[in-house]
Amino acid sequence: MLERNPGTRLDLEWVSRTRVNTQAVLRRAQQIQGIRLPKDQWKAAWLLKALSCIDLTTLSGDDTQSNVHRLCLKALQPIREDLLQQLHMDCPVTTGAVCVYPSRVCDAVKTLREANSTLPVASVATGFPAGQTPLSVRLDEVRLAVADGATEIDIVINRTLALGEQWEALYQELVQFREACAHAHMKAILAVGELGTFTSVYRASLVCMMAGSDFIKTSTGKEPVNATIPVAVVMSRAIRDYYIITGHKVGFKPAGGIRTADDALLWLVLVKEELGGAWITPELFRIGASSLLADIERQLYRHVTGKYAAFHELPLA
Ligand SMILES: O=C[C@H](O)COP(=O)(O)O
Repeated sequence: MLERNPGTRLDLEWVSRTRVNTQAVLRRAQQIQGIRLPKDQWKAAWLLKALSCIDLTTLSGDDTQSNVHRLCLKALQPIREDLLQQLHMDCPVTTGAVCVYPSRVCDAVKTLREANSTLPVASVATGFPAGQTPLSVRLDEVRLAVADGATEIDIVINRTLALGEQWEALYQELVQFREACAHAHMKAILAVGELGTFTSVYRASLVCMMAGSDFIKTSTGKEPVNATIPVAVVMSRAIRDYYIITGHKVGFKPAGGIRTADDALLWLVLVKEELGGAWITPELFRIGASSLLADIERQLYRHVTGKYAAFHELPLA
């Protein structure tokens, strides 16, 4: 279990003076994108690692008890058993968590309890995705999700405050969210596609960690631009700087538009390069994704059989 980030109030004046060198970030992002992905003999192990870091997500207006039920069962058994046996996996593999809207938390908790599972239920909150509801409503939403059994809360930050460089006000809101989360882990969604510059992303990342976020997450998946490699370089550097200053490891969650097994491997490579092997674990790395799992399964099948799975060979659940 991840050690909670207690938060450390750094000098906000200092935070507002930090600057990101855009050219250096773009160069590093290009280098990372040029790194060769794991070779065939390691690929299956890396894919299973990626799978164990997925926050299997459904965030749709038409979510119901039954599709959340199916999502949870899929999270508990993401890979069919014969495939696991052929991969010589003798222990169960699950995704890192499931991620749902607050009003579906009860459904997820019920299914997982019935299955005797302690898989974490993450709930988005604080007026996801826009965050444009009054603070009291956003706080109540966090408390309700926790009361319903969510153990991870994916809050969206107030972009109005971030864009206005109101770091103190943003910090104060985040501290209140942290308190409302109580024992639950807090993941702070930056919505990087709406923050404008790498410098804003870096500063917002620091403010989130200072206020006690256990993870920083790129996006809601609803912005036109979601998780990109350059932005990930900036956020990883913020995590690394915060770790160097405070000694606390904060997790990283890219989310939005991550759909292929190769995408997932690239994210693992990035985290390993920028933060080190210690971050390659569900405690410190998650991929927020609604439709990545099918491609990972397809690639694992290909690895085992040496061919791509035909559509009819894949389980539909
Ligand atoms: O937090 C998770 C994201 O909303 C998932 O985005 P996606 O549907 O593009 O995979």
